[in-house]
Amino acid sequence: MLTVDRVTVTYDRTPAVRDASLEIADGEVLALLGPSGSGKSTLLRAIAGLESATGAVRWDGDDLAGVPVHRRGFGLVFQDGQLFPHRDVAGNIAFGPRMQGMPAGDRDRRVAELLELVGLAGYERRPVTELSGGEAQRVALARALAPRPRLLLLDEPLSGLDAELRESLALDLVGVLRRAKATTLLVTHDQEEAFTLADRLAVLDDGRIRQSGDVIDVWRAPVDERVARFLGVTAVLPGEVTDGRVSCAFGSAEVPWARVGTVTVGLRPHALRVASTGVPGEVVARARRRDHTRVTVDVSESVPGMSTVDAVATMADAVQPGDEVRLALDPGGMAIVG
Ligand SMILES: Nc1ncnc2c1ncn2[C@@H]1O[C@H](COP(=O)(O)OP(=O)(O)OP(=O)(O)O)[C@@H](O)[C@H]1O
Repeated sequence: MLTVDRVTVTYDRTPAVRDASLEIADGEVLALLGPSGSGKSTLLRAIAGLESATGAVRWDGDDLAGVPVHRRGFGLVFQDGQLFPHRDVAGNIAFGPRMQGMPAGDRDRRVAELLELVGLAGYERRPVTELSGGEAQRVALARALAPRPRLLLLDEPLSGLDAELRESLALDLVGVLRRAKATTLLVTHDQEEAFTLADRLAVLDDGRIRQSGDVIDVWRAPVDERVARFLGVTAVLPGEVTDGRVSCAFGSAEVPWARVGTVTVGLRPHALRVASTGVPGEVVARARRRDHTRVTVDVSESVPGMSTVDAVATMADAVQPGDEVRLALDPGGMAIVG
């Protein structure tokens, strides 16, 4: 188990990470999520031993303060893979096992096993300079896993890839991490990626961990409006929770997990859907997405105190700016904030 205990990293007297504490249990994937510049990479580097920090990083209770990077038993993957350009795929993956003194025959078997795991069976002799971006990241992952690290540190491993490839590789990566039972810290600024890959989330903002917990708990109950907005919430409004249901100006929904009383309801765009019944409003803008249409709807006439909200329509709805629509509440996109 990894324990990060009140870690602070300071550059030129400015703290980039402040008093960060977190734990990752064996076999668990924790996503460290936060906006650009929030300190994610700095914290990952401190855990790896690449940055000096105050506080403690422990593995199974042992303080790693005096342990250099290559003796921590951690595997690292960065955004751009950083493969050795002069070695072929097998040479890259076999590097760690060779450093550990693994005999050649076992190394070959390990390389083949890992290529199978990342979906690149038979790629041993390919020069890494001839790989696509997605293939290179798979090889980087196989190389990091080859020495059987006790912790895998992934820093934005998919962000150099185009959107479609990122999505499909994220799904593959879930399978790879589960099959390898890899204890993993994943740094990302992409909430979708965090939700696809992680068991738990830690949200970092301005160097501080604002919230951590099971993915679903953080998703539906962000601690404050700032975290909520970072997790996709684009509108907030008052609500009332009684008997496991929340009521707000857009309707009511079951929230058996929410605390009873007056609450702040957070709405992500897909919490409001264009439907045949619901709160009326006028479409003021529309943008087509891959599998739906995102609309901005003026609801000021029907919801006192609100101007516009984001909502989604299906492609088949064919809504235009100027259209009158009705918006129905979809609890899947809702959060109870605070
Ligand atoms: N080597 C360094 N020297 C000085 N300041 C640094 C150094 N590395 C990072 N910083 C600063 O520390 C803060 C946190 O940076 P960090 O790279 O950890 O953020 P991040 O959340 O990973 O951002 P991104 O998603 O953009 O990579 C930033 O303000 C950054 O400018």
